[in-house]
Amino acid sequence: MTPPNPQPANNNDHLVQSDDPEHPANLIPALCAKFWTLGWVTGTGGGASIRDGDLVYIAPSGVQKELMKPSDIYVLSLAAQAASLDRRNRIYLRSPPNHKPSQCTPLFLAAFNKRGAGCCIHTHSHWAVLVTLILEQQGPGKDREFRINNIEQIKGFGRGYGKTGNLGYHDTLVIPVIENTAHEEDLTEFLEEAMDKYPDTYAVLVRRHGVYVWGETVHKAKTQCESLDYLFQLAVEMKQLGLPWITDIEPVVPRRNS
Ligand SMILES: CSCCC(=O)C(=O)COP(=O)(O)O
Ligand SMILES: [Zn+2]
Repeated sequence: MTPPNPQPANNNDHLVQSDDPEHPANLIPALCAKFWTLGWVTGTGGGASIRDGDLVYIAPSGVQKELMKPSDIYVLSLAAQAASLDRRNRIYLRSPPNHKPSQCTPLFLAAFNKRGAGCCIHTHSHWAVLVTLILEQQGPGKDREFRINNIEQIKGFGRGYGKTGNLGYHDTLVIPVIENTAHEEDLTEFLEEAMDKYPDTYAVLVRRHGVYVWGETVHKAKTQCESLDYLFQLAVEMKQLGLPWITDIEPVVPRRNS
């Protein structure tokens, strides 16, 4: 068995102690408790990470995410991690005793480093998993992207990293799908490849597993994750009704009284 991550001599507990409910060490447990009620972080799966400047706040691995406390949170420095040549061996500024950091850590770091995200959420939502299974049925070549258009909730998404504004009603939302691996960390390479291939995406589906969703802020990551889950559920129900996810609808031009 891998021993728990060693604690630094000065464990910097002050980094996770704050009366501010918006402090990342308070917000991660609060968000995960809400996500658990949605079935997003059931049975220790899924989670969330927040970046505040150079500091990244991470949950422990294999814990009931809805019962986490601020004192359970890991903290690492992005700059210190970038300076380290060993990507797999991470040095934490703050490490809780008797835990290991989330297996999702390198995936969260990809969202922070490659996209400048302020928050990344990972869910094991049924709807996300079902969408990847439906796509799988469509056969090789057609199973690598989830596409949907002409649904109002698409407006819940930003246009892309470094772009202003949100998608419009008639825009097509495209979410890449990557294959699952036996260990969560091993997804990192595929997630990073998908980020390179889809520079505007804020989410990546993982086949038979769930979804990673990020945003510039906690608010935007949460909004996008909720919008996406709504769209995944809608898509599954549309499929059951035999309705297509992509439709060719002429934009309606409103008549203005002169
Ligand atoms: C039953 S969860 C298996 C690992 C996983 O997919 C996940 O999202 C949670 O990983 P963590 O290390 O954060 O517990
Ligand atoms: Zn997972």
